[in-house]
Amino acid sequence: MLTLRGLTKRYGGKTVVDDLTLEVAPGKVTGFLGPNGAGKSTTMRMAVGLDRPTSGTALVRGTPYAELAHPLRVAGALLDARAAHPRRTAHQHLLAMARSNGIPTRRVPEVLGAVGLSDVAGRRAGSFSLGMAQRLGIAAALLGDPEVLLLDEPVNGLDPDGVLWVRTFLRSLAAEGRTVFLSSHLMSEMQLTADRLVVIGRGRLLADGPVTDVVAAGTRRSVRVRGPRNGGLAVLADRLVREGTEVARPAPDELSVTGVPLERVGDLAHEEHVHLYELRAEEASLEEAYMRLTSRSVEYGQAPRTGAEAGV
Ligand SMILES: Nc1ncnc2c1ncn2[C@@H]1O[C@H](COP(=O)(O)OP(=O)(O)OP(=O)(O)O)[C@@H](O)[C@H]1O
Repeated sequence: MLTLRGLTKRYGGKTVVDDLTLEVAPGKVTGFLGPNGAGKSTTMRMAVGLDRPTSGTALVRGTPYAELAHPLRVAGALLDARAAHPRRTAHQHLLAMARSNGIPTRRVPEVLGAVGLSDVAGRRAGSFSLGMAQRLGIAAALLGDPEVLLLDEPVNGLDPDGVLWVRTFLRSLAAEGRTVFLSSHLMSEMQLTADRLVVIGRGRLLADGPVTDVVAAGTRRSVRVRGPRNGGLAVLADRLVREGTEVARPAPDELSVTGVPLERVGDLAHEEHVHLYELRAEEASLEEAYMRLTSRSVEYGQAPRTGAEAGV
């Protein structure tokens, strides 16, 4: 369990983490999402004692990380995949970490095996690809067999095989009962990997809950309507707008209607004698929810277009 209470960090006059309170529960993968500069890395660094909070606390299993007798046995972190000394072999890097943290050295081959690096254990970390470096970073985080894992952008820059491996591996660690907290920019990846989501923007908490709830809260369900190009879609769009509905026309033969049930769109089409080929509820996506949630937190973001702006 990882607990943040009123966690705040200021650099000069700038508040980069702003009164963050949340609990990251065991047995789940919790995704930590936010635009560039939102404060994700700073939050993770404070959780493992690398940055000092201006106010508030970060507790790992109820204790500040810096006060833990054997911190690596409680929480492991991957904050920078290239943190290993480039001239040390993977084996040497992990051995040094194990020795300086009172961790039995038998853990070194165990974690190298767990992340699939046994065959390259004697190679220098500096010669590793990004994917191998990420695996070594995960091995280092696992060295003390900790119950809490914090991973900052563990799939950044990985190829699809690497992404799939990290996803499967992290889910298996959560299934063992560990607390897995990972940050990423990849919303689609988060939708596949995480059980819960924490979304921040400009250091502030924007959403915290199961992935499905965050997606539902951040999206408005829309209805996709398809019909003949000159078959009265404009008439239907006019009627929908008069009813207070937001309408966009993404293609000449399509309308995207937001804020009204699918059945109502069908009834209005019938009343207006508009011929339809398709009437379909669109899936809400995390990407859309994320864009809505964070649109005010991104300095140079683009606001979503309304129906009127889309030229309907
Ligand atoms: N040591 C520091 N001194 C001053 N400002 C800092 C320092 N570290 C981070 N910041 C600022 O704090 C803000 C949050 O940065 P942080 O790296 O935590 O964000 P992030 O969400 O991890 O972003 P990204 O996704 O781009 O890595 C940024 O504006 C950054 O410039």
